[in-house]
Amino acid sequence: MNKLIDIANLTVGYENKPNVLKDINLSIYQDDFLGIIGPNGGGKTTLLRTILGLIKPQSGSVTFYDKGEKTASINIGYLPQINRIDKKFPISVSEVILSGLTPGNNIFKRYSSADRQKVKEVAERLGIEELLSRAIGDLSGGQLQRVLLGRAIVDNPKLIILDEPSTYVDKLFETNFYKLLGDINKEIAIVLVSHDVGTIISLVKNIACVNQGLHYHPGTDISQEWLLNAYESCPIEILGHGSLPHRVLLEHDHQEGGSHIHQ
Ligand SMILES: Nc1ncnc2c1ncn2[C@@H]1O[C@H](COP(=O)(O)OP(=O)(O)OP(=O)(O)O)[C@@H](O)[C@H]1O
Repeated sequence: MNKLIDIANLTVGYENKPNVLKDINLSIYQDDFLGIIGPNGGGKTTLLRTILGLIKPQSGSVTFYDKGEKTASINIGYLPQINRIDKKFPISVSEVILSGLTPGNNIFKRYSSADRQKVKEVAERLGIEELLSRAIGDLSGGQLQRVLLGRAIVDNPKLIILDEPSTYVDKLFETNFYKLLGDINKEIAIVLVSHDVGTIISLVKNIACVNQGLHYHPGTDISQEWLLNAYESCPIEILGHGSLPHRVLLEHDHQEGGSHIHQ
């Protein structure tokens, strides 16, 4: 299995909050579908932002690979938490998807007809071609989710990172959305952050639990021992039980999910 990203002895924090992540190690593979779970404030978003190069680590390294060779960076698509999008911003669906294309060296570059063709193809693949001329403010949560997924994949990334994609999306849409992810994962590695361990287990190939440290579990055949262990160092919130394998159902609090606001 070819590695895409290798994280070694990584410690990351903020000026007023050091060691949000402490000495973590993680590999992400070319065909990976990695689920990241963990409690509020455990450092999931900090990990994603570090992988995206938005935060400089205190120590340790993030190394990228292309076809087994080290490289300075790889193309990564990012799907932010939907509640962080300003829906009042007057921009159309096609403009949002176009904005996922790297402008190259010239930030004033006009998009070409080839770019617009790419947007059309992505929209067709995601079943949102009818929406292309609509303003994002007119979309439902589920439609906006697909548009943001389109923006994340339009530039043919090697990896897409999704931060809690199911927030505010209704159940039916969520199922379709996750089907789309399965389809996209045939070509693109996916890192998916979720509070919902049930969703994670039914979808992903490998799991990491982040709570300052990182527990990695290859595969999703999770034993009670691992979960109990993870519970101790990484108290997971279980929100959805539908797809959770029977053997991992333990005693737990039934907590409701809320919105998560980041500084
Ligand atoms: N820009 C920042 N400056 C200072 N502290 C921050 C900043 N961003 C996050 N933190 C702190 O770092 C810790 C980890 O936050 P992070 O958002 O990475 O966790 P998370 O696991 O993604 O949480 P959630 O599940 O709520 O989204 C929290 O205590 C948070 O308050």
